[in-house]
Amino acid sequence: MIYTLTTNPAIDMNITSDTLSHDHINRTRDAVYTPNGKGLNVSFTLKHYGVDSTILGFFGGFSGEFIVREAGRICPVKPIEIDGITRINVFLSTPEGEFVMPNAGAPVPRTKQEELLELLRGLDDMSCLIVSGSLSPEMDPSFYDEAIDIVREKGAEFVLDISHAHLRELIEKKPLLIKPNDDELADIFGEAIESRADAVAALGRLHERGAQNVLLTLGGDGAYFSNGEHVWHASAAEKDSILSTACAGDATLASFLSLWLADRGAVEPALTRAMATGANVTMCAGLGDFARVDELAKTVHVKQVA
Ligand SMILES: O=P(O)(O)OC[C@@]1(O)O[C@H](CO)[C@@H](O)[C@@H]1O
Repeated sequence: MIYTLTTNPAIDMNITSDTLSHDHINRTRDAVYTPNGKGLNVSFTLKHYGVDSTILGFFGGFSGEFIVREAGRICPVKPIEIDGITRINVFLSTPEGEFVMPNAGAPVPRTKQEELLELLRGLDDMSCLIVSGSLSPEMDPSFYDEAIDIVREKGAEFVLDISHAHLRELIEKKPLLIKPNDDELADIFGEAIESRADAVAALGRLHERGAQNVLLTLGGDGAYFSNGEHVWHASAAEKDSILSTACAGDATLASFLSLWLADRGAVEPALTRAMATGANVTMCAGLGDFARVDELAKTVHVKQVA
């Protein structure tokens, strides 16, 4: 069984406004409330492509209850309940662009962290743990080490999609795959990507540090995938609109994994699906319904570049 771990889940509230000014009442419309958090988005997208996974994370208060109930209609959830209130993150679309306002989230005390680690120890069917998103307040980044060490002891694989600087150390534990974007690559590893040569060289250095595979996403410039032997580039899909970029990275990762986890040679179809799915998600509030993925996939070009 694949498990996703979201240490800091959220209800995402997508809203639209024609104005944003501190001198006025900024009326908003088209509110869409969805149960989210990066790992949950991965689980939902995997499910869309017929791959089962179970959701793990910390949930509290009315918002936590809402997420567990709604997510449970799609995937199994094994929640650790906390006392605080799971955050609500705001994604505001305006004519000038999108305002992304994630909240810090509910604190997760050490006793609850230990409960989750104990839950992980008891999961005998784990083939892969996908760890996504930020840490809740009160969580030390060493929690990632503890969780990953349990997964490795089980002989299972793990995927990391985190923007914490501790990724620099965690990469030495040999993740099956990491999915940085260009900003994370610059902030965490000091790698600036201005050209294809930069990308290929940076990917090589990530392998030297320990990553087995890397999916590097570059927004409008597409993505690179490297397996340590070869590097592929995929162009971004040609979409006609962008509503919100929220959840697109998670959907890109999950749709890639939905093919590649079971067939590590299926890089080209996995990248095509990933680019098309990510693009479709940017056209919707939240993950949307993936309705235009097939059409968008026809505009993606994948080629081996090294
Ligand atoms: O604070 P984090 O965990 O980094 O990001 C949380 C979040 O912004 O990421 C998802 C989109 O990727 C949203 O569903 C969610 O609200």
